[in-house]
Amino acid sequence: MFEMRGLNVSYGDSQVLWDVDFSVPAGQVVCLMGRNGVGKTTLLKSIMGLLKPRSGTVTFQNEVLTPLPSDQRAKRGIGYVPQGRDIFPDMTVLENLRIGLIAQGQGHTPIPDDIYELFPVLHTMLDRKGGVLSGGQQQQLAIARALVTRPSLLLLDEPTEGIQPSVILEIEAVLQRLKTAGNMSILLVEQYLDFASRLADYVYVMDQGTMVLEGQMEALQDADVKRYLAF
Ligand SMILES: Nc1ncnc2c1ncn2[C@@H]1O[C@H](COP(=O)(O)OP(=O)(O)OP(=O)(O)O)[C@@H](O)[C@H]1O
Repeated sequence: MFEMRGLNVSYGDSQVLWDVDFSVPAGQVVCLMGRNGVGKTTLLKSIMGLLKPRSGTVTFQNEVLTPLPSDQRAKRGIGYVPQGRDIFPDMTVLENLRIGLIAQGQGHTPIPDDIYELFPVLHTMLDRKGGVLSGGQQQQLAIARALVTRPSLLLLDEPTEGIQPSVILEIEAVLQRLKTAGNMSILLVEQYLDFASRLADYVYVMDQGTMVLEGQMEALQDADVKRYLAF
């Protein structure tokens, strides 16, 4: 179980998150929605320890994470797939996959076979440079790289952004498989409502740094959610 209570986060004098309460129960897929600039990425970075909150607490599996730096949070089992994917363009696919393991002091651990079962395309491209992959392949590599370290909470920042529909379906199938396996929680930041609604158990909607709507996916009306997604 991941929990955030009363989180306030600022960039200098500009406050972006206001008293945010938020949780991701074990084994569930929770989707965080909201239009551009409302603070979704800021919330993910705060979970990862890349931003220090002004106040509030973050707990994961009954441990207070708030004082821990991001590498320690990764070691506790939080995997992060950032917006824009952040693939290392001059490193090969295999090197990109190994990065997470090396960061955790497990540089000699082989890439588990199930990673290639989930993303067969990567297996055919291990020696290619990350920078020559298509956007969709880079997104798959970014997800695979996070999964290599066996996270128990996976954070995904807009994985469908700029990706062609056929690859979106492949990514959706992977996330469905992970959900069905049931040993991982997923926090999905997403603006693509159809994709989110097929995957999520529970949804939060943010506007201007505060949570404005939340509920079980099937209980929320699309129209209510769309009101906060319209540009
Ligand atoms: N490094 C930064 N310094 C100052 N302000 C920032 C910084 N990063 C983000 N912001 C501001 O914080 C607010 C929230 O940004 P954030 O990236 O969290 O939103 P978002 O909901 O993830 O949007 P998007 O969907 O466009 O990624 C925005 O007003 C943004 O301009």
